[in-house]
Amino acid sequence: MDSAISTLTSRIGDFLGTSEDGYAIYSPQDILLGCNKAYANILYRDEAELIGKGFNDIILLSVADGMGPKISDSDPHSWLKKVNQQRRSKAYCLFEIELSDGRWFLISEQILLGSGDMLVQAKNITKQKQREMTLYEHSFQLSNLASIDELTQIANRRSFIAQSKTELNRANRFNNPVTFCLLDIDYFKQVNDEYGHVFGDKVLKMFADKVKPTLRQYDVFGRMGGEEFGILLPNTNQKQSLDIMQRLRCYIAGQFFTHNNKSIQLTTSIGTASCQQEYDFDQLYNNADIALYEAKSSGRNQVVPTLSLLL
Ligand SMILES: Nc1nc2c(ncn2[C@@H]2O[C@H](COP(=O)(O)OP(=O)(O)OP(=O)(O)O)[C@@H](O)[C@H]2O)c(=O)[nH]1
Repeated sequence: MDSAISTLTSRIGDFLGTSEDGYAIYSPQDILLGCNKAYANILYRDEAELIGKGFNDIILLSVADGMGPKISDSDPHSWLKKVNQQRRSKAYCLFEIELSDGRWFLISEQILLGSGDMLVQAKNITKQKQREMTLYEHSFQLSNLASIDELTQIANRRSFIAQSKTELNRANRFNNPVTFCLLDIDYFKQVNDEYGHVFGDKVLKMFADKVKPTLRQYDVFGRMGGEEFGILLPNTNQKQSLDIMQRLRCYIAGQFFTHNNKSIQLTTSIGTASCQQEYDFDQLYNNADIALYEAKSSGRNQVVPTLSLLL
C-alpha cells in the first residue's frame, strides 16, 4: 500500500512538473506552501521566488510589476480586501480571471478537509476566451447590422418600431403620455435632382446627425425610410411635444447642409400623434401620418398635431 502511494505521489509529482496547468497549495494563513512551474509562470516568476510568500504579497508584487490580475480598482489594496472577503468563503469555487497581459485563466479553489489548506488549479483558457470574444463581437455586429440604418447610423424602421413598442408598453403600465412624431424633409427630390444622389445621401446623414443631439437620451429616433424619420417622445404630452417639435423645425430650417463646397438649407414637415392611454403603435403611426400629410398640403415647414388625440 505504501509503495502504491509513493508511486502515485511520484507520478503526480512528474505530472505537476510538466503540466501546462498551474497548481498551488496555500496554507490556512494563505502562505504559498508549494506550486509547480506553470503556476509560477503565470506571474512570470520562479517557484522559489513565490513559495513562502503570502497570497496578498504575491498579488501586490505582480501588480507592481504590471502583471497579475487585471483589477477593477485603481488601488490594489482595496481590490484585495474585496477578494479576501470572498476567498475561503466556500469550500469550492470556480471563476475566470483576466491578467494584465491579456491571458485568461479558469481558477478552481478547493479547501482541503482536515488541513484547511487550499488547493488552487489555474487553467489557461486564453484561446477559448478569444474565440468567445470574437463570436460575441460578430453577433454584436450582426445585431447592429440588423437594427441600424446603414446610411444614417440611427435605428432602422424595424428597430425603431420595436423600441417604440417597448416604450409604449412602459408608458401603458404607468399611464404616462407619449407622443410619436413623423418628420419628412421638404422637397427632398429637388435636392437629389439638383445636387445628385450622393449629396442627397450626405444630407440625410447630416440631418440625422443634427437631430440626434437635440433629443433626450431616452427618446427613440429612427429612419422610417427615404427622407422620413420617426421620433418617439416618452413622458411627453401633446403640448410639450409641439414645443419640442417647433424648436426642432426652426433649428433645422436655420441649418446649412454642406458637402464638397455645396451648401443648402432645407425645411421639415412634422406630424405628431399623442396619447395618454390605449397605446397602440399602428394607431399612433396612422394619426401622425395623417397629420404629416396635412402639414405638407398646407404649405410644409410646419408641425401639425393629430386632432383626434388631443390631450
Ligand atoms: N439620396 C437619397 N434619396 C432618397 C433616399 N431615399 C429616398 N430618396 C429620395 O427622396 C425623394 C422623395 O421625394 P418625394 O417623395 O417626391 O418628396 P419630396 O420631394 O421630399 O417632396 P415633399 O415630401 O412633398 O415635400 C425621392 O426623390 C427619392 O428618390 C436615399 O436613401 N438617398
